[in-house]
Amino acid sequence: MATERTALFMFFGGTGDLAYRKLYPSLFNLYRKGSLRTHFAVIGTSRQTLDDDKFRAAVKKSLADSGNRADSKEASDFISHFYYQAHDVTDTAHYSVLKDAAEKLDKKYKLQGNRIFYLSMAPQFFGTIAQDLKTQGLMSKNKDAFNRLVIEKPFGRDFDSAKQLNDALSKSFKEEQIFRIDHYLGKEMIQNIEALRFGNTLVESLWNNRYIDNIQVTLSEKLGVEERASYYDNSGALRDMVQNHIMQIVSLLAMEQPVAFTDTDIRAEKVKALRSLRVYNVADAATNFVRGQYGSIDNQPDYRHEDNVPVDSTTETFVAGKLLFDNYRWSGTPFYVRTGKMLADKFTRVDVVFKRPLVDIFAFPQSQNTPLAANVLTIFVEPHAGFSLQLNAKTNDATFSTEPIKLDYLVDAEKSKETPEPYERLLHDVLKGDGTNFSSWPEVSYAWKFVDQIRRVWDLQAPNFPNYTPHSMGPAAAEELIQRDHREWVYRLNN
Ligand SMILES: NC(=O)C1=CN([C@@H]2O[C@H](COP(=O)(O)OP(=O)(O)OC[C@H]3O[C@@H](n4cnc5c(N)ncnc54)[C@H](OP(=O)(O)O)[C@@H]3O)[C@@H](O)[C@H]2O)C=CC1
Ligand SMILES: O=C1O[C@H](COP(=O)(O)O)[C@@H](O)[C@H](O)[C@H]1O
Repeated sequence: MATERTALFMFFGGTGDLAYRKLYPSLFNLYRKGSLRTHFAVIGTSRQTLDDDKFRAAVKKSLADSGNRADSKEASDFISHFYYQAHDVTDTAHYSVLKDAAEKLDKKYKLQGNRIFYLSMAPQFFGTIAQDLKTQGLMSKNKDAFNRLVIEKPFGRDFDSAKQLNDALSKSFKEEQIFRIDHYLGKEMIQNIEALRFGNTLVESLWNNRYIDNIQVTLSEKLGVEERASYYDNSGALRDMVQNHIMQIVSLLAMEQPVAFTDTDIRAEKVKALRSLRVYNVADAATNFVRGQYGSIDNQPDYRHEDNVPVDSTTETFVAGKLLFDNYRWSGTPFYVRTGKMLADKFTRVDVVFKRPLVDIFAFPQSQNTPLAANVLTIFVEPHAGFSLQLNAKTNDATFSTEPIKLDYLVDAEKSKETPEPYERLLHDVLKGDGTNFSSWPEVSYAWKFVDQIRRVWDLQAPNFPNYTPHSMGPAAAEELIQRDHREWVYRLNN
């Protein structure tokens, strides 16, 4: 059984899609595993008029929809800890009602004053909620208690707005009290990057520009924008996926070994890595990043004809780019990244491509041998979790030909079922006060400074959209980007 944690959760946006689809089922998993038991309570808020019973019925449905047995005794015990309070976050005077409710539940469940404020709503409200939590006395005064603020994405839409938001939050919460969610950091195989690198001499001793030719990060999505077009069209793939998830993955791949496995040490190394990421000038941004927008296929509309998307939208649904680090470890080894909607398949993977041997002794004149293939270490993040290492070996015959072979490790399906969902892990980390898998402000700010430069260049020129076919791997420009460097994407259609 896990250690029981004690806290009051207050969910702003408590009737929203994210809360019902991810947050409450994740809390239930923590309850089933014992991290939450007796000493916890949940207040859900939104402007809707609901009573506790109606809210509990909605939570029950959210558990059922996520595959739980919602009519079990365990589920109903869990749900009995849920309370609802209608509240408009812009109504400062009304926070006193939330304060009274929190104090009552604190006594009832002996919560020791521990409070987690989860802002699961539109980001324009984050600053004002944080301010009102403090000025209206919702933060616990008990000196042994914790007050933690969990912030959903997006954290700003450029460096300036992110800084403004951060300045607003910092007036009420210290950096160590702020947990900026990046759900990719809650994924099993993203967390495994550190184990793979720092737990294996074989890997870490080769993890540099002497042995690695290039690293490729692909976050590919099969679906289009679905119901989130009004958010997405204002954001685009660069802000939606690159600034946060891709930059976080790249910083874990690029960072130096932390002094210790603590949030402070890990974040310090990620920040150092991001500091050495080259921020492009106009010409380099234009050359090293390409964008795309999906066209139509069969009866499927193109992006511009999706619901809630303007017919002249120039929002990119695909990005590919090359990142360069100016530091001793990575100078000369590019990181290629790509992400997009409506691509061939749904998957996330990292391909680490090693340099070929300097001399190919098997390419003697009489040999029919094809040149030695590069060794490739692939980290499969999703849908399957695992690693694969491509090596060269002799063919099993009388000749001396070589062929690439693979050593594969795939987490088996039964074990995968036990893997906690990202939000479950992240909520657990918040309960423990462990900030390792959250984005710190310096990380966010360096990521924005990099991304802003690309955006600035793109905003100067109207793109020629649509430019890729649905179910492909993006526009031709993404191929050209890497072929120009005499390289190719490891994952290509039909390989
Ligand atoms: N949904 C998802 O899959 C993901 C969401 N996110 C992020 O999570 C956050 C929430 O997203 P999502 O759940 O989809 O959003 P929804 O639009 O589904 O929910 C928004 C919630 O905020 C409440 N709300 C809106 N205005 C107010 C107000 N003035 N006062 C009080 N409550 C208000 C709404 O209730 P009401 O209108 O009744 O007041 C509702 O509960 C966003 O930051 C989003 O970017 C991040 C990743 C994925
Ligand atoms: O943050 C986001 O991520 C999802 C993709 O997440 P995944 O865990 O399903 O890979 C993406 O669809 C969405 O646009 C973005 O906001």
